[in-house]
Amino acid sequence: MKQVPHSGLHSISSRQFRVEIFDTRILDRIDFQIEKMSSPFVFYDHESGIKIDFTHFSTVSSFDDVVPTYITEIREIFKTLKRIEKGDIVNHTEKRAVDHYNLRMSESPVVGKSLAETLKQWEDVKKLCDSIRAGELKPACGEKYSDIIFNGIGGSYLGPLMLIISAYTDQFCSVCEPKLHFISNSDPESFSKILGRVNLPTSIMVTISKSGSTAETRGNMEAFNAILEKNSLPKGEHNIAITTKLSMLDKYAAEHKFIGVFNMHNETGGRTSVGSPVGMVPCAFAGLDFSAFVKGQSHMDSLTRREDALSNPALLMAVAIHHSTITVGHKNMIVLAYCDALREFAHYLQQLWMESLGKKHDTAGRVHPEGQSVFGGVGTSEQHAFMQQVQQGIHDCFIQLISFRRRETDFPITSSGSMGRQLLSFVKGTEDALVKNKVPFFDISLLSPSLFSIGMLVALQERVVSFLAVMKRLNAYDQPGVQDGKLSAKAMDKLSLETEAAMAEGKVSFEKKSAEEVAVILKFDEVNLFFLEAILMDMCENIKLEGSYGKLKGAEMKFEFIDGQFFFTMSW
Ligand SMILES: O=P(O)(O)OC[C@H]1O[C@](O)(CO)[C@@H](O)[C@@H]1O
Repeated sequence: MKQVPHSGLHSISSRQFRVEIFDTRILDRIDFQIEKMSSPFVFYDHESGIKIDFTHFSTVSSFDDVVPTYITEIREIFKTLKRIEKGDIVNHTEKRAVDHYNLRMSESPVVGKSLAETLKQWEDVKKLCDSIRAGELKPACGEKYSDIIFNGIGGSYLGPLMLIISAYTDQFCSVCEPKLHFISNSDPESFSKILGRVNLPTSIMVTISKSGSTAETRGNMEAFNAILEKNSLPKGEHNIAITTKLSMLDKYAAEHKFIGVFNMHNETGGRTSVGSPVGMVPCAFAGLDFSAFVKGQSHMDSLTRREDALSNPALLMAVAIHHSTITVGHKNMIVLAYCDALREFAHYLQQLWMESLGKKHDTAGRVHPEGQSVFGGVGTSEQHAFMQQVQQGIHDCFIQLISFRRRETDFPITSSGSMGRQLLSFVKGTEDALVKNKVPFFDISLLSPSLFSIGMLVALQERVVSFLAVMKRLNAYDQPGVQDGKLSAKAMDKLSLETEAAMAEGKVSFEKKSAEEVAVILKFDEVNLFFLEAILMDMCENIKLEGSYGKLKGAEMKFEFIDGQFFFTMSW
Protein backbone atom coordinates (compact mmCIF):
# COMPACT_ATOMS: atom_id res chain seq x y z
CA MET A 1 0.00 0.00 0.00
CA LYS A 2 1.27 3.42 -0.92
CA GLN A 3 2.08 5.60 2.08
CA VAL A 4 1.07 9.21 1.89
CA PRO A 5 2.55 11.57 4.43
CA HIS A 6 0.09 13.21 6.83
CA SER A 7 1.07 16.62 5.58
CA GLY A 8 3.20 18.12 2.84
CA LEU A 9 1.77 16.20 -0.07
CA HIS A 10 4.06 15.58 -3.01
CA SER A 11 3.66 17.95 -5.86
CA ILE A 12 3.34 16.25 -9.20
CA SER A 13 2.64 18.78 -11.91
CA SER A 14 2.25 16.45 -14.85
CA ARG A 15 2.42 12.73 -14.82
CA GLN A 16 1.28 10.17 -17.29
CA PHE A 17 0.00 6.73 -16.55
CA ARG A 18 -0.12 4.20 -19.31
CA VAL A 19 -2.39 1.46 -18.20
CA GLU A 20 -2.78 -1.90 -19.80
CA ILE A 21 -5.40 -4.21 -18.49
CA PHE A 22 -5.32 -7.85 -19.43
CA ASP A 23 -9.02 -8.18 -19.79
CA THR A 24 -10.35 -9.47 -23.05
CA ARG A 25 -13.35 -7.12 -22.85
CA ILE A 26 -11.02 -4.16 -23.13
CA LEU A 27 -9.68 -3.73 -26.59
CA ASP A 28 -7.88 -0.43 -26.49
CA ARG A 29 -5.23 0.94 -24.34
CA ILE A 30 -6.20 3.87 -22.13
CA ASP A 31 -4.02 6.78 -21.20
CA PHE A 32 -4.66 8.80 -18.09
CA GLN A 33 -3.23 12.24 -17.87
CA ILE A 34 -2.80 13.89 -14.51
CA GLU A 35 -2.38 17.56 -14.98
CA LYS A 36 -3.80 19.93 -12.45
CA MET A 37 -3.20 17.66 -9.48
CA SER A 38 -0.78 18.36 -6.72
CA SER A 39 -0.93 14.68 -5.76
CA PRO A 40 -3.00 11.71 -6.84
CA PHE A 41 -4.88 12.18 -3.57
CA VAL A 42 -5.77 15.84 -3.88
CA PHE A 43 -7.91 17.47 -6.53
CA TYR A 44 -7.63 21.24 -6.84
CA ASP A 45 -9.23 23.60 -9.34
CA HIS A 46 -7.26 26.84 -9.66
CA GLU A 47 -10.15 28.77 -11.15
CA SER A 48 -12.77 28.21 -8.45
CA GLY A 49 -10.57 27.11 -5.56
CA ILE A 50 -12.44 23.87 -4.88
CA LYS A 51 -10.19 21.29 -3.25
CA ILE A 52 -11.03 17.66 -2.64
CA ASP A 53 -8.61 15.78 -0.46
CA PHE A 54 -8.78 11.98 -0.55
CA THR A 55 -5.64 11.46 1.56
CA HIS A 56 -7.59 9.73 4.31
CA PHE A 57 -10.05 7.81 2.21
CA SER A 58 -8.23 4.80 3.52
CA THR A 59 -10.19 2.16 1.60
CA VAL A 60 -8.46 3.40 -1.57
CA SER A 61 -4.71 2.92 -1.41
CA SER A 62 -4.00 5.11 -4.43
CA PHE A 63 -5.98 6.23 -7.45
CA ASP A 64 -3.29 5.14 -9.88
CA ASP A 65 -3.78 1.60 -8.55
CA VAL A 66 -7.54 1.63 -8.23
CA VAL A 67 -8.76 3.67 -11.24
CA PRO A 68 -7.36 1.23 -13.82
CA THR A 69 -9.37 -1.61 -12.31
CA TYR A 70 -12.55 0.20 -13.32
CA ILE A 71 -11.69 0.91 -16.94
CA THR A 72 -14.74 -0.85 -18.34
CA GLU A 73 -17.02 1.14 -16.06
CA ILE A 74 -15.21 4.40 -16.82
CA ARG A 75 -15.65 3.85 -20.55
CA GLU A 76 -19.33 3.24 -19.98
CA ILE A 77 -19.54 6.37 -17.82
CA PHE A 78 -18.27 8.60 -20.63
CA LYS A 79 -20.50 6.91 -23.17
CA THR A 80 -23.54 7.51 -20.95
CA LEU A 81 -22.47 11.08 -20.23
CA LYS A 82 -22.43 11.82 -23.95
CA ARG A 83 -25.78 10.12 -24.50
CA ILE A 84 -27.31 12.20 -21.68
CA GLU A 85 -25.93 15.42 -23.14
CA LYS A 86 -27.16 14.53 -26.63
CA GLY A 87 -30.68 14.13 -25.29
CA ASP A 88 -30.95 10.36 -25.84
CA ILE A 89 -33.49 8.42 -23.81
CA VAL A 90 -31.50 7.22 -20.81
CA ASN A 91 -34.35 6.86 -18.35
CA HIS A 92 -35.88 3.76 -19.91
CA THR A 93 -38.45 3.21 -17.19
CA GLU A 94 -40.01 6.62 -17.81
CA LYS A 95 -38.94 6.64 -21.46
CA ARG A 96 -37.41 10.07 -21.36
CA ALA A 97 -34.17 11.95 -21.71
CA VAL A 98 -32.50 13.58 -18.71
CA ASP A 99 -31.74 17.25 -19.23
CA HIS A 100 -30.48 18.87 -16.04
CA TYR A 101 -26.91 19.00 -17.38
CA ASN A 102 -28.07 20.60 -20.65
CA LEU A 103 -29.80 23.40 -18.74
CA ARG A 104 -26.41 24.79 -17.77
CA MET A 105 -24.23 23.84 -20.74
CA SER A 106 -22.70 26.69 -22.72
CA GLU A 107 -22.93 24.67 -25.89
CA SER A 108 -25.70 22.18 -25.44
CA PRO A 109 -26.46 19.87 -28.35
CA VAL A 110 -30.17 19.94 -27.44
CA VAL A 111 -32.04 22.81 -29.06
CA GLY A 112 -33.72 25.18 -26.59
CA LYS A 113 -31.76 23.88 -23.62
CA SER A 114 -28.58 25.65 -22.57
CA LEU A 115 -27.13 27.98 -20.01
CA ALA A 116 -28.19 30.94 -22.16
CA GLU A 117 -31.79 29.65 -22.33
CA THR A 118 -31.82 29.14 -18.58
CA LEU A 119 -30.54 32.65 -17.95
CA LYS A 120 -33.22 33.99 -20.30
CA GLN A 121 -35.92 32.18 -18.33
CA TRP A 122 -34.37 33.51 -15.11
CA GLU A 123 -34.84 37.07 -16.44
CA ASP A 124 -38.56 36.36 -17.05
CA VAL A 125 -38.99 34.90 -13.59
CA LYS A 126 -37.18 37.84 -12.02
CA LYS A 127 -39.32 40.34 -13.90
CA LEU A 128 -42.55 39.01 -12.39
CA CYS A 129 -41.12 38.40 -8.91
CA ASP A 130 -39.40 41.80 -8.80
CA SER A 131 -42.60 43.58 -9.74
CA ILE A 132 -44.35 41.76 -6.88
CA ARG A 133 -41.51 42.55 -4.46
CA ALA A 134 -41.45 46.20 -5.49
CA GLY A 135 -45.22 46.56 -5.10
CA GLU A 136 -45.77 47.33 -8.77
CA LEU A 137 -48.02 44.30 -9.06
CA LYS A 138 -50.54 44.32 -6.23
CA PRO A 139 -53.61 42.31 -5.25
CA ALA A 140 -57.10 43.85 -5.31
CA CYS A 141 -56.75 45.27 -1.78
CA GLY A 142 -54.11 47.67 -3.17
CA GLU A 143 -51.42 46.75 -0.65
CA LYS A 144 -48.05 45.23 -1.45
CA TYR A 145 -47.85 41.42 -1.36
CA SER A 146 -46.48 40.52 2.07
CA ASP A 147 -46.15 36.72 2.19
CA ILE A 148 -45.07 33.98 -0.20
CA ILE A 149 -45.87 30.38 0.72
CA PHE A 150 -43.85 27.79 -1.23
CA ASN A 151 -45.81 24.56 -1.53
CA GLY A 152 -44.04 21.45 -2.85
CA ILE A 153 -42.49 18.18 -1.73
CA GLY A 154 -39.33 16.15 -2.43
CA GLY A 155 -37.30 17.82 -5.16
CA SER A 156 -39.92 20.53 -5.41
CA TYR A 157 -39.10 21.57 -1.85
CA LEU A 158 -35.63 20.47 -0.80
CA GLY A 159 -33.71 22.48 -3.42
CA PRO A 160 -35.60 25.76 -2.87
CA LEU A 161 -35.30 25.41 0.92
CA MET A 162 -31.58 24.60 0.68
CA LEU A 163 -30.91 27.71 -1.44
CA ILE A 164 -32.82 30.07 0.81
CA ILE A 165 -31.28 28.65 3.99
CA SER A 166 -27.83 28.98 2.42
CA ALA A 167 -28.32 32.73 2.23
CA TYR A 168 -30.38 33.50 5.31
CA THR A 169 -30.04 30.43 7.60
CA ASP A 170 -33.33 29.50 9.23
CA GLN A 171 -34.01 33.16 9.97
CA PHE A 172 -35.26 33.67 6.40
CA CYS A 173 -38.87 34.20 7.41
CA SER A 174 -38.13 37.32 9.46
CA VAL A 175 -35.38 38.65 7.16
CA CYS A 176 -36.93 38.44 3.69
CA GLU A 177 -39.48 40.82 2.29
CA PRO A 178 -42.00 39.58 1.33
CA LYS A 179 -41.86 37.00 4.12
CA LEU A 180 -41.17 33.47 2.90
CA HIS A 181 -42.83 30.31 4.22
CA PHE A 182 -42.60 26.65 3.24
CA ILE A 183 -45.29 24.00 3.37
CA SER A 184 -44.35 20.52 2.26
CA ASN A 185 -46.10 17.82 4.23
CA SER A 186 -49.79 17.21 4.61
CA ASP A 187 -49.81 18.59 8.12
CA PRO A 188 -52.86 20.57 9.23
CA GLU A 189 -51.03 21.84 12.33
CA SER A 190 -48.16 23.48 10.47
CA PHE A 191 -50.53 24.68 7.73
CA SER A 192 -52.65 26.37 10.37
CA LYS A 193 -49.55 27.97 11.94
CA ILE A 194 -48.52 29.38 8.56
CA LEU A 195 -52.02 30.73 7.97
CA GLY A 196 -51.82 32.37 11.38
CA ARG A 197 -48.60 34.14 10.38
CA VAL A 198 -49.57 35.43 6.93
CA ASN A 199 -51.85 38.26 5.89
CA LEU A 200 -54.17 36.34 3.56
CA PRO A 201 -55.27 39.26 1.30
CA THR A 202 -51.60 39.94 0.45
CA SER A 203 -50.35 36.35 0.27
CA ILE A 204 -49.30 34.20 -2.67
CA MET A 205 -48.98 30.42 -2.70
CA VAL A 206 -46.27 29.22 -5.12
CA THR A 207 -47.15 25.63 -5.92
CA ILE A 208 -44.20 23.65 -7.24
CA SER A 209 -44.93 20.27 -8.76
CA LYS A 210 -43.35 18.75 -11.83
CA SER A 211 -46.15 16.22 -12.26
CA GLY A 212 -48.77 18.70 -11.11
CA SER A 213 -50.63 15.90 -9.36
CA THR A 214 -48.65 15.04 -6.23
CA ALA A 215 -51.25 14.38 -3.54
CA GLU A 216 -49.73 16.34 -0.66
CA THR A 217 -48.96 19.40 -2.79
CA ARG A 218 -52.38 19.33 -4.42
CA GLY A 219 -54.09 18.95 -1.04
CA ASN A 220 -52.22 21.97 0.38
CA MET A 221 -53.13 24.10 -2.64
CA GLU A 222 -56.76 23.00 -2.47
CA ALA A 223 -56.96 23.85 1.23
CA PHE A 224 -55.38 27.27 0.61
CA ASN A 225 -57.73 28.04 -2.26
CA ALA A 226 -60.78 27.01 -0.22
CA ILE A 227 -59.74 29.55 2.42
CA LEU A 228 -59.27 32.22 -0.27
CA GLU A 229 -62.78 31.45 -1.52
CA LYS A 230 -64.23 31.64 1.99
CA ASN A 231 -62.67 35.10 2.27
CA SER A 232 -63.95 36.15 -1.19
CA LEU A 233 -60.40 36.46 -2.54
CA PRO A 234 -59.83 35.48 -6.20
CA LYS A 235 -57.56 32.45 -6.68
CA GLY A 236 -55.70 33.94 -9.65
CA GLU A 237 -54.20 36.86 -7.71
CA HIS A 238 -52.91 34.62 -4.97
CA ASN A 239 -51.34 31.74 -6.85
CA ILE A 240 -48.26 31.01 -8.94
CA ALA A 241 -47.49 27.59 -10.41
CA ILE A 242 -44.27 25.88 -11.45
CA THR A 243 -44.99 22.72 -13.38
CA THR A 244 -44.70 20.94 -16.73
CA LYS A 245 -46.83 22.01 -19.69
CA LEU A 246 -50.34 20.51 -19.72
CA SER A 247 -50.02 18.91 -16.29
CA MET A 248 -53.11 18.92 -14.08
CA LEU A 249 -51.67 21.93 -12.23
CA ASP A 250 -50.83 23.73 -15.47
CA LYS A 251 -54.43 23.37 -16.66
CA TYR A 252 -55.81 24.44 -13.28
CA ALA A 253 -53.53 27.49 -13.29
CA ALA A 254 -54.73 28.51 -16.75
CA GLU A 255 -58.37 28.00 -15.78
CA HIS A 256 -58.02 30.13 -12.65
CA LYS A 257 -55.75 32.75 -14.24
CA PHE A 258 -52.79 32.40 -11.87
CA ILE A 259 -50.62 35.55 -11.87
CA GLY A 260 -47.63 33.45 -12.89
CA VAL A 261 -47.02 30.06 -14.45
CA PHE A 262 -43.46 28.90 -15.14
CA ASN A 263 -42.95 25.68 -17.02
CA MET A 264 -40.19 23.17 -16.50
CA HIS A 265 -39.32 20.41 -18.96
CA ASN A 266 -40.59 16.84 -18.79
CA GLU A 267 -36.95 15.78 -19.01
CA THR A 268 -35.99 17.57 -15.77
CA GLY A 269 -36.19 15.12 -12.86
CA GLY A 270 -37.68 16.27 -9.54
CA ARG A 271 -34.50 15.76 -7.49
CA THR A 272 -32.36 17.50 -10.10
CA SER A 273 -34.77 20.37 -10.78
CA VAL A 274 -33.18 23.06 -8.63
CA GLY A 275 -31.50 24.50 -11.76
CA SER A 276 -34.91 25.09 -13.38
CA PRO A 277 -37.80 27.45 -12.41
CA VAL A 278 -38.08 25.27 -9.28
CA GLY A 279 -34.98 27.05 -7.94
CA MET A 280 -35.42 30.30 -9.86
CA VAL A 281 -38.73 31.48 -8.36
CA PRO A 282 -37.69 30.98 -4.70
CA CYS A 283 -34.38 32.73 -5.43
CA ALA A 284 -36.17 35.64 -7.09
CA PHE A 285 -38.56 36.13 -4.15
CA ALA A 286 -35.64 35.88 -1.73
CA GLY A 287 -33.59 38.44 -3.69
CA LEU A 288 -30.90 35.87 -4.52
CA ASP A 289 -28.84 35.73 -7.69
CA PHE A 290 -29.87 32.42 -9.23
CA SER A 291 -27.54 33.07 -12.18
CA ALA A 292 -24.52 32.67 -9.86
CA PHE A 293 -25.87 29.29 -8.74
CA VAL A 294 -26.38 27.97 -12.26
CA LYS A 295 -22.99 29.30 -13.37
CA GLY A 296 -21.43 27.40 -10.46
CA GLN A 297 -23.19 24.27 -11.69
CA SER A 298 -21.94 24.93 -15.18
CA HIS A 299 -18.37 25.39 -14.02
CA MET A 300 -18.45 22.14 -12.06
CA ASP A 301 -19.87 20.35 -15.10
CA SER A 302 -16.86 21.46 -17.11
CA LEU A 303 -14.62 19.79 -14.51
CA THR A 304 -16.69 16.62 -14.27
CA ARG A 305 -16.79 16.23 -18.04
CA ARG A 306 -13.00 15.85 -18.21
CA GLU A 307 -12.04 12.60 -19.82
CA ASP A 308 -8.61 12.42 -18.21
CA ALA A 309 -9.98 10.35 -15.39
CA LEU A 310 -7.56 11.39 -12.68
CA SER A 311 -8.38 15.06 -13.01
CA ASN A 312 -12.13 14.59 -13.00
CA PRO A 313 -13.32 15.21 -9.42
CA ALA A 314 -16.65 13.38 -9.79
CA LEU A 315 -14.93 10.37 -11.30
CA LEU A 316 -12.42 10.22 -8.45
CA MET A 317 -15.24 10.42 -5.92
CA ALA A 318 -17.32 7.81 -7.72
CA VAL A 319 -14.39 5.41 -8.03
CA ALA A 320 -13.43 5.88 -4.37
CA ILE A 321 -16.99 5.36 -3.15
CA HIS A 322 -17.73 2.43 -5.46
CA HIS A 323 -14.47 0.75 -4.53
CA SER A 324 -15.17 1.27 -0.85
CA THR A 325 -18.71 -0.09 -1.07
CA ILE A 326 -17.76 -3.20 -2.99
CA THR A 327 -14.58 -4.04 -1.12
CA VAL A 328 -15.53 -3.10 2.44
CA GLY A 329 -19.30 -2.89 2.15
CA HIS A 330 -19.73 0.67 3.40
CA LYS A 331 -23.34 1.50 2.67
CA ASN A 332 -23.72 4.65 4.75
CA MET A 333 -22.43 8.05 3.78
CA ILE A 334 -22.30 10.79 6.38
CA VAL A 335 -22.12 14.35 5.13
CA LEU A 336 -20.87 16.92 7.59
CA ALA A 337 -20.94 20.50 6.35
CA TYR A 338 -19.09 22.92 8.58
CA CYS A 339 -21.20 25.96 7.86
CA ASP A 340 -24.76 26.92 8.79
CA ALA A 341 -25.32 27.94 5.16
CA LEU A 342 -25.33 24.22 4.32
CA ARG A 343 -27.81 23.33 7.04
CA GLU A 344 -30.18 21.67 4.57
CA PHE A 345 -27.50 20.26 2.27
CA ALA A 346 -27.37 16.74 3.75
CA HIS A 347 -31.15 16.57 3.62
CA TYR A 348 -31.05 17.63 -0.03
CA LEU A 349 -28.41 14.98 -0.77
CA GLN A 350 -30.48 12.33 0.96
CA GLN A 351 -33.11 12.55 -1.79
CA LEU A 352 -30.58 12.97 -4.59
CA TRP A 353 -28.55 9.93 -3.57
CA MET A 354 -31.14 7.60 -2.09
CA GLU A 355 -33.91 8.10 -4.65
CA SER A 356 -31.33 7.73 -7.42
CA LEU A 357 -29.27 4.81 -6.15
CA GLY A 358 -31.72 2.85 -4.01
CA LYS A 359 -32.95 0.40 -6.64
CA LYS A 360 -34.17 -3.20 -6.72
CA HIS A 361 -33.40 -3.94 -10.36
CA ASP A 362 -30.39 -3.31 -12.55
CA THR A 363 -30.76 -1.85 -16.05
CA ALA A 364 -31.09 -5.36 -17.49
CA GLY A 365 -34.11 -5.96 -15.26
CA ARG A 366 -32.34 -8.42 -12.95
CA VAL A 367 -33.08 -8.25 -9.22
CA HIS A 368 -30.00 -6.66 -7.75
CA PRO A 369 -30.84 -4.42 -4.77
CA GLU A 370 -28.54 -1.44 -4.39
CA GLY A 371 -28.49 1.64 -2.22
CA GLN A 372 -26.48 4.30 -0.52
CA SER A 373 -27.85 5.65 2.75
CA VAL A 374 -27.09 9.29 3.44
CA PHE A 375 -27.10 10.96 6.84
CA GLY A 376 -25.65 14.19 7.97
CA GLY A 377 -26.05 17.72 9.08
CA VAL A 378 -24.01 20.64 10.23
CA GLY A 379 -20.68 20.23 11.93
CA THR A 380 -19.87 20.96 14.73
CA SER A 381 -23.46 20.40 15.95
CA GLU A 382 -23.50 16.79 14.76
CA GLN A 383 -20.33 16.07 16.71
CA HIS A 384 -22.57 16.38 19.74
CA ALA A 385 -25.08 14.00 18.19
CA PHE A 386 -24.02 11.01 16.07
CA MET A 387 -20.23 11.32 15.93
CA GLN A 388 -19.76 9.08 18.97
CA GLN A 389 -21.09 6.10 17.01
CA VAL A 390 -19.23 7.07 13.85
CA GLN A 391 -15.92 7.39 15.67
CA GLN A 392 -16.10 4.39 17.95
CA GLY A 393 -19.14 2.30 17.15
CA ILE A 394 -19.74 0.06 14.16
CA HIS A 395 -17.60 0.89 11.14
CA ASP A 396 -20.29 1.01 8.46
CA CYS A 397 -19.78 4.40 6.88
CA PHE A 398 -17.51 6.80 5.09
CA ILE A 399 -17.64 10.54 5.52
CA GLN A 400 -17.75 13.63 3.33
CA LEU A 401 -16.65 16.76 5.14
CA ILE A 402 -17.38 20.11 3.54
CA SER A 403 -16.02 23.43 4.71
CA PHE A 404 -15.20 26.92 3.45
CA ARG A 405 -11.84 28.57 3.74
CA ARG A 406 -12.68 32.27 3.52
CA ARG A 407 -14.62 34.24 6.13
CA GLU A 408 -16.48 37.53 5.78
CA THR A 409 -16.86 38.09 9.49
CA ASP A 410 -15.11 36.90 12.61
CA PHE A 411 -15.21 37.40 16.37
CA PRO A 412 -12.35 37.04 18.85
CA ILE A 413 -12.50 34.04 21.20
CA THR A 414 -9.83 33.49 23.83
CA SER A 415 -9.44 29.73 23.49
CA SER A 416 -9.01 29.63 19.70
CA GLY A 417 -8.14 33.17 18.68
CA SER A 418 -11.46 33.67 16.89
CA MET A 419 -14.78 31.99 16.20
CA GLY A 420 -13.72 31.21 12.62
CA ARG A 421 -10.45 29.70 13.82
CA GLN A 422 -12.37 27.61 16.34
CA LEU A 423 -14.50 26.22 13.50
CA LEU A 424 -11.33 25.28 11.60
CA SER A 425 -10.00 23.56 14.73
CA PHE A 426 -13.17 21.50 14.85
CA VAL A 427 -12.95 20.52 11.17
CA LYS A 428 -9.35 19.41 11.49
CA GLY A 429 -9.87 18.00 15.01
CA THR A 430 -12.71 15.82 13.71
CA GLU A 431 -10.59 14.68 10.78
CA ASP A 432 -7.70 13.80 13.06
CA ALA A 433 -10.05 11.77 15.27
CA LEU A 434 -11.43 10.00 12.18
CA VAL A 435 -7.89 9.09 11.13
CA LYS A 436 -7.16 7.74 14.61
CA ASN A 437 -10.40 5.75 14.60
CA LYS A 438 -9.75 4.51 11.05
CA VAL A 439 -12.92 5.94 9.51
CA PRO A 440 -12.42 6.79 5.82
CA PHE A 441 -13.30 10.30 4.74
CA PHE A 442 -12.66 12.84 2.07
CA ASP A 443 -12.63 16.52 2.62
CA ILE A 444 -14.11 19.08 0.24
CA SER A 445 -13.28 22.71 0.78
CA LEU A 446 -14.30 25.78 -1.17
CA LEU A 447 -13.65 29.47 -0.83
CA SER A 448 -16.96 30.75 0.53
CA PRO A 449 -20.58 29.60 0.76
CA SER A 450 -21.64 31.71 -2.23
CA LEU A 451 -24.40 30.59 -4.58
CA PHE A 452 -21.67 29.85 -7.14
CA SER A 453 -19.99 27.45 -4.68
CA ILE A 454 -23.31 25.84 -3.77
CA GLY A 455 -24.03 25.40 -7.47
CA MET A 456 -20.68 23.65 -7.81
CA LEU A 457 -21.38 21.38 -4.86
CA VAL A 458 -24.81 20.40 -6.16
CA ALA A 459 -23.51 19.70 -9.66
CA LEU A 460 -20.61 17.67 -8.25
CA GLN A 461 -22.94 15.44 -6.26
CA GLU A 462 -25.31 15.04 -9.21
CA ARG A 463 -22.45 13.86 -11.38
CA VAL A 464 -21.10 11.46 -8.75
CA VAL A 465 -24.57 9.94 -8.51
CA SER A 466 -24.79 9.65 -12.32
CA PHE A 467 -21.37 7.97 -12.45
CA LEU A 468 -22.12 5.61 -9.56
CA ALA A 469 -25.33 4.57 -11.27
CA VAL A 470 -23.39 3.53 -14.37
CA MET A 471 -20.84 1.65 -12.25
CA LYS A 472 -23.63 -0.15 -10.42
CA ARG A 473 -25.63 -0.62 -13.65
CA LEU A 474 -28.83 1.02 -12.49
CA ASN A 475 -31.22 3.73 -13.63
CA ALA A 476 -30.52 6.78 -11.47
CA TYR A 477 -33.42 8.73 -12.87
CA ASP A 478 -36.56 6.77 -11.97
CA GLN A 479 -38.16 6.16 -8.56
CA PRO A 480 -40.63 3.27 -8.83
CA GLY A 481 -40.36 2.54 -5.11
CA VAL A 482 -41.82 5.91 -4.11
CA GLN A 483 -44.86 4.94 -6.12
CA ASP A 484 -45.66 2.02 -3.78
CA GLY A 485 -46.40 4.25 -0.80
CA LYS A 486 -48.28 6.75 -2.98
CA LEU A 487 -50.59 4.04 -4.35
CA SER A 488 -51.30 2.59 -0.92
CA ALA A 489 -52.10 6.07 0.43
CA LYS A 490 -54.57 6.46 -2.43
CA ALA A 491 -56.23 3.17 -1.51
CA MET A 492 -56.41 4.32 2.12
CA ASP A 493 -57.97 7.65 0.98
CA LYS A 494 -60.61 5.73 -0.92
CA LEU A 495 -61.50 3.51 2.04
CA SER A 496 -61.59 6.52 4.34
CA LEU A 497 -64.14 8.29 2.12
CA GLU A 498 -66.20 5.11 1.67
CA THR A 499 -66.28 4.45 5.43
CA GLU A 500 -67.43 7.99 6.17
CA ALA A 501 -70.10 7.82 3.46
CA ALA A 502 -71.39 4.40 4.54
CA MET A 503 -71.64 5.51 8.18
CA ALA A 504 -73.36 8.77 7.31
CA GLU A 505 -75.85 7.19 4.93
CA GLY A 506 -77.67 5.07 7.47
CA LYS A 507 -76.53 7.01 10.56
CA VAL A 508 -74.89 3.72 11.54
CA SER A 509 -74.58 2.87 15.24
CA PHE A 510 -72.77 -0.04 16.89
CA GLU A 511 -71.42 -1.03 20.28
CA LYS A 512 -68.10 -2.66 21.13
CA LYS A 513 -67.33 -3.96 17.66
CA SER A 514 -63.93 -4.94 16.28
CA ALA A 515 -62.77 -3.48 12.95
CA GLU A 516 -63.66 -6.79 11.33
CA GLU A 517 -67.23 -6.59 12.69
CA VAL A 518 -67.53 -2.94 11.63
CA ALA A 519 -66.60 -3.99 8.10
CA VAL A 520 -69.52 -6.45 8.12
CA ILE A 521 -71.91 -3.77 9.48
CA LEU A 522 -70.81 -1.38 6.70
CA LYS A 523 -71.25 -4.20 4.15
CA PHE A 524 -67.66 -4.00 2.93
CA ASP A 525 -66.90 -7.20 0.98
CA GLU A 526 -63.15 -7.04 0.89
CA VAL A 527 -61.40 -4.73 3.23
CA ASN A 528 -57.89 -4.01 4.39
CA LEU A 529 -58.41 -4.30 8.18
CA PHE A 530 -55.08 -2.62 8.87
CA PHE A 531 -56.43 0.48 7.10
CA LEU A 532 -59.96 0.24 8.52
CA GLU A 533 -58.77 0.05 12.12
CA ALA A 534 -56.58 3.12 11.58
CA ILE A 535 -59.57 5.01 10.13
CA LEU A 536 -61.82 4.03 13.06
CA MET A 537 -59.15 5.11 15.56
CA ASP A 538 -58.78 8.41 13.73
CA MET A 539 -62.55 8.93 13.88
CA CYS A 540 -62.51 8.35 17.64
CA GLU A 541 -59.95 11.13 18.06
CA ASN A 542 -61.18 13.63 15.47
CA ILE A 543 -64.85 13.05 14.69
CA LYS A 544 -65.88 16.33 16.29
CA LEU A 545 -63.10 18.37 14.71
CA GLU A 546 -64.38 20.89 12.16
CA GLY A 547 -63.01 20.13 8.73
CA SER A 548 -62.22 16.43 9.38
CA TYR A 549 -65.34 14.28 9.04
CA GLY A 550 -67.89 16.69 7.57
CA LYS A 551 -70.54 14.00 6.96
CA LEU A 552 -70.45 12.61 10.49
CA LYS A 553 -71.62 15.76 12.27
CA GLY A 554 -73.53 14.79 15.40
CA ALA A 555 -71.92 11.35 15.73
CA GLU A 556 -69.95 10.17 18.75
CA MET A 557 -67.30 7.51 18.66
CA LYS A 558 -65.04 5.88 21.22
CA PHE A 559 -62.81 2.82 21.55
CA GLU A 560 -61.89 0.35 24.25
CA PHE A 561 -58.81 -1.86 24.39
CA ILE A 562 -59.74 -5.30 25.71
CA ASP A 563 -57.51 -8.40 25.69
CA GLY A 564 -55.12 -6.97 23.12
CA GLN A 565 -57.85 -5.82 20.73
CA PHE A 566 -59.60 -2.57 19.93
CA PHE A 567 -63.43 -2.38 20.04
CA PHE A 568 -65.38 0.58 18.70
CA THR A 569 -68.69 2.15 19.72
CA MET A 570 -70.54 4.64 17.55
CA SER A 571 -73.71 6.56 18.41
CA TRP A 572 -75.61 9.61 17.09
O1 LIG B 1 -42.66 17.68 -8.29
P1 LIG B 1 -43.66 16.62 -8.06
O2 LIG B 1 -44.15 15.98 -9.30
O3 LIG B 1 -44.80 17.12 -7.21
O4 LIG B 1 -42.96 15.47 -7.26
C1 LIG B 1 -42.36 15.68 -6.03
C2 LIG B 1 -41.40 14.58 -5.68
O5 LIG B 1 -42.05 13.33 -5.75
C3 LIG B 1 -41.21 12.35 -6.33
O6 LIG B 1 -41.73 12.03 -7.56
C4 LIG B 1 -41.16 11.12 -5.53
O7 LIG B 1 -40.76 11.41 -4.24
C5 LIG B 1 -39.86 13.03 -6.42
O8 LIG B 1 -39.06 12.49 -7.40
C6 LIG B 1 -40.23 14.44 -6.62
O9 LIG B 1 -39.18 15.26 -6.27
